[in-house]
Amino acid sequence: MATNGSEKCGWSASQLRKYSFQTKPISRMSHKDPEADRLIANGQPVLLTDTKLVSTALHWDLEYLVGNLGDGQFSVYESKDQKFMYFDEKKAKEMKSFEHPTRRIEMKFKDFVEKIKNHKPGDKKIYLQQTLNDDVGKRIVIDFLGFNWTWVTEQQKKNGWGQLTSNLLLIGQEGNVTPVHYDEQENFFAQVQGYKRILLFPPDHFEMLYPYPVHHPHDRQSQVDFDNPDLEKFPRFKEVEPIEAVVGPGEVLYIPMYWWHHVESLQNGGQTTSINFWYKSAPTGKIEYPLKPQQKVAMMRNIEKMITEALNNHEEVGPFMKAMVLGRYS
Ligand SMILES: O=C(O)CCC(=O)C(=O)O
Ligand SMILES: [Fe+2]
Repeated sequence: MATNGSEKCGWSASQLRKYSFQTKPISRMSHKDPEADRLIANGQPVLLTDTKLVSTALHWDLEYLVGNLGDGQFSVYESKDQKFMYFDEKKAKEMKSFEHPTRRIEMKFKDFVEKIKNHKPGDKKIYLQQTLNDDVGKRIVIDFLGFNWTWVTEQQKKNGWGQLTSNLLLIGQEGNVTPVHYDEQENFFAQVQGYKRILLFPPDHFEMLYPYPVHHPHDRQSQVDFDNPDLEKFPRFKEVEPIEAVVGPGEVLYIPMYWWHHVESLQNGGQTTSINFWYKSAPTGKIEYPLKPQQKVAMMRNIEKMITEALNNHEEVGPFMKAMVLGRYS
């Protein structure tokens, strides 16, 4: 860490949380490097230093956003600790025993900024996560139209991706953590202000990261708590081999679909702002063998959903799958 030149790039290793595993760096390069296109085409992560994807948003500090984001409602999550684990609200309603790790509050942007400004140690942490929509003010629209749509749309076309589904605006407090999970969309993750550390694990880490059942509100999230991993319950967590990078203003990380990611706003680094670009995946082409790990994850999800639906009782799913496998395929 001491040799990565971080002194020059606005952060230091002491701002990173400590975990039980070692990491390797994510490839970092110019978007003009032919290797970058090759990595994206192969569904491999890459950190791009100079796309100018959101260069017209780099001045989006809180003051500017208060003046220009408009009068609409924004989704703000509140957490008792620093973790913001995602949960599916529909699945949460169906599970009586579910304990909500965070609370979603709808508020005006100016009230969010007030909360950040008046935040005292010991207060609940907050994280704004709101899809950009057309309620925003004129200047934001102009900034948005100035994004590097040429480059990003070319990537979408070259890789056969489907439509852009959304741009999520994330404004977090220093130290906030989004625990490890995977998404079912392709993602160009653009850093706007502040620094985030992102840990990535390939799709074949399914067996090392122990995702919750698909019917669970925490579907797609790992059950393993990085701060306190239960190695008796999750022994293969010891085998994880993550890669990591710290992304700063103007940088873009390609997070391929089904890649696990953990995101932390650096400690004592001030608030962070990011905008992601979520794209539907390319349609499944001709199936070639051997299947890729991400295709197997997609298959497992579908089969698990079918079994869960057919049994019509979550409690029967585990015993049913055990009966199918134990002593026969094991
Ligand atoms: O920035 C974060 O905290 C989480 C972002 C994320 O998970 C995503 O863009 O898919
Ligand atoms: Fe994500």
